[in-house]
Amino acid sequence: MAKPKSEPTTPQTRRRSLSDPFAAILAPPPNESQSDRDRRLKAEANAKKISDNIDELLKQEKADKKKKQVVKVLLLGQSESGKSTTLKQFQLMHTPAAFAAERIAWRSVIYLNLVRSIIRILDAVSPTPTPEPAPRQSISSASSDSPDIPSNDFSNVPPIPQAQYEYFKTVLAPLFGLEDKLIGALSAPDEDEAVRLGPLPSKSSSSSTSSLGSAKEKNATNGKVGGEFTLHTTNNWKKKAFSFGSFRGKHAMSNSATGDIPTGWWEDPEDPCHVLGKCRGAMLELWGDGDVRSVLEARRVRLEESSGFYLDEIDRITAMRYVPTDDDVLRARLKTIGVVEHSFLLSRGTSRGVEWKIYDVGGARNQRQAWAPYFEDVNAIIFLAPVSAFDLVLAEDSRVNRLEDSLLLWKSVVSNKLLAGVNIILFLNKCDLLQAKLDAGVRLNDHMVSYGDRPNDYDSVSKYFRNKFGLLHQQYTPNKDRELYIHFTSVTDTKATHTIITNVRDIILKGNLKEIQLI
Ligand SMILES: Nc1nc2c(ncn2[C@@H]2O[C@H](COP(=O)(O)OP(=O)(O)OP(=O)(O)O)[C@@H](O)[C@H]2O)c(=O)[nH]1
Ligand SMILES: [Mg+2]
Repeated sequence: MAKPKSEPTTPQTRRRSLSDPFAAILAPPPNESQSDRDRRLKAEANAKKISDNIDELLKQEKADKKKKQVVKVLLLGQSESGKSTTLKQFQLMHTPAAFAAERIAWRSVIYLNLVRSIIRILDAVSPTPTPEPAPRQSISSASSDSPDIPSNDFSNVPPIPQAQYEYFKTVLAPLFGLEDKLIGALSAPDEDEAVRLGPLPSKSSSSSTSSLGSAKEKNATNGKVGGEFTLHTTNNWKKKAFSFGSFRGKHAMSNSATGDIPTGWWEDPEDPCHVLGKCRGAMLELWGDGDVRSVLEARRVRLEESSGFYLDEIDRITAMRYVPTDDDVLRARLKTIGVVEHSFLLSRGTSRGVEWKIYDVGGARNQRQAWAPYFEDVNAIIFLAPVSAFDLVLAEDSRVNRLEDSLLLWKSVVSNKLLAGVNIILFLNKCDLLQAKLDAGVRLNDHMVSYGDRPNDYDSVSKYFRNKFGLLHQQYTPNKDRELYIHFTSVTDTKATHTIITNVRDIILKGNLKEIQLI
């Protein structure tokens, strides 16, 4: 600001101000009267006030923009609850071109799921099967002093005849080599365990009272039998998963702009489609074999219910030119390690739209310590509880019933003070499997004594679960005004899930974001 006339000036300051063109222009006229000076100072003060206001508004707008245009949704729930499948449904709905372009990359995962199912059958019907963990008889609480529960005792169930077993083992032997090859294709040598085997379902691993996992469980060992393939946070595996042998590195992905799917992989002798084609007949024979099915049933190995089940589609999937359908991709199983982010822009009428960020986390106990940092600025949580799992135990700790783990996890999420202002949407998931299980005569009461003698049908059981989860929320939420939204879901069902996602989107926008005037 220019100096008032009356202020004393040294020759030095005068010299400096005269050498500055701005100062020269802004300098008061040499003969300025007192009233002119007052008027000028008032005008300058007003101008400064206006300029400061504009600066403040710009700052506010920038901060608002940042806050307003991103909606963050966290998918939570135990391992195999359906989080990644829900994320795939969001992708299929909002970025269908990208989803279609990636379908071909899932071919290797689907092959691996199928090959592992065959290997699991061979193991289960063998004279020396790996015992399956027995379902826990009743749900109490997952405490460190839970008694060890025995594995299903296979010794009193005879295996299939030795000759038959040897025959299947011989004709299906190439699948063991293929399994290794597929793991190699999905793993990246330059990355640290991009895809690897998960922990063995352990009978002796430490049990934690915290459903959010313990540090000890972080160091779970990797193993092969019964282990699972895991997906790291990077998506690089998708680029590598398509091609083998001479095709390695070529045509890695479809062209998402044109929708063109790469072709010609069947000309590569290294491609897995050839081994699969050769073993197709034997795979069909194994899965269709009456003796095999009886032993599986007697040994309580229910593959139909397990993740990545493609045994009813062997013919289609082992065809040389097989390209996964959307439905195949939704059913493919790859365990998540770390946190995977997916973002998309949701347009709202003529406005620019809102950016959504969906975070998919690993749900196994040794993954849960990675969740907390995401609680800080999340707008909504979709919690998935697989209600069909009432008779199953955790892969990472066979002393803990899966439904019990879900209830404990739910309790710790709804009672979390950091999440008090966050919308929570509960997906009681895998309802299709729940219905099939109840129809097959599996009784909830055998695993959850508190169910008493209520009818063992889908309506009664689902209502019971809804009340159970609802009550825990009511009891433990630090925010009594929070409304809980509960959906019965089968997230592999695209049509139904897209309707639910639309509904959930509206809930999140209308409810949670009303405060920041998004709508
Ligand atoms: N039948 C049926 N299968 C489902 C449903 N939801 C998920 N699945 C399948 O269950 C398996 C596990 O689902 P994911 O989405 O990978 O589970 P997740 O919660 O991401 O598991 P982690 O990554 O280990 O935390 C996949 O093969 C899915 O296709 C469902 O509602 N019904
Ligand atoms: Mg996952």
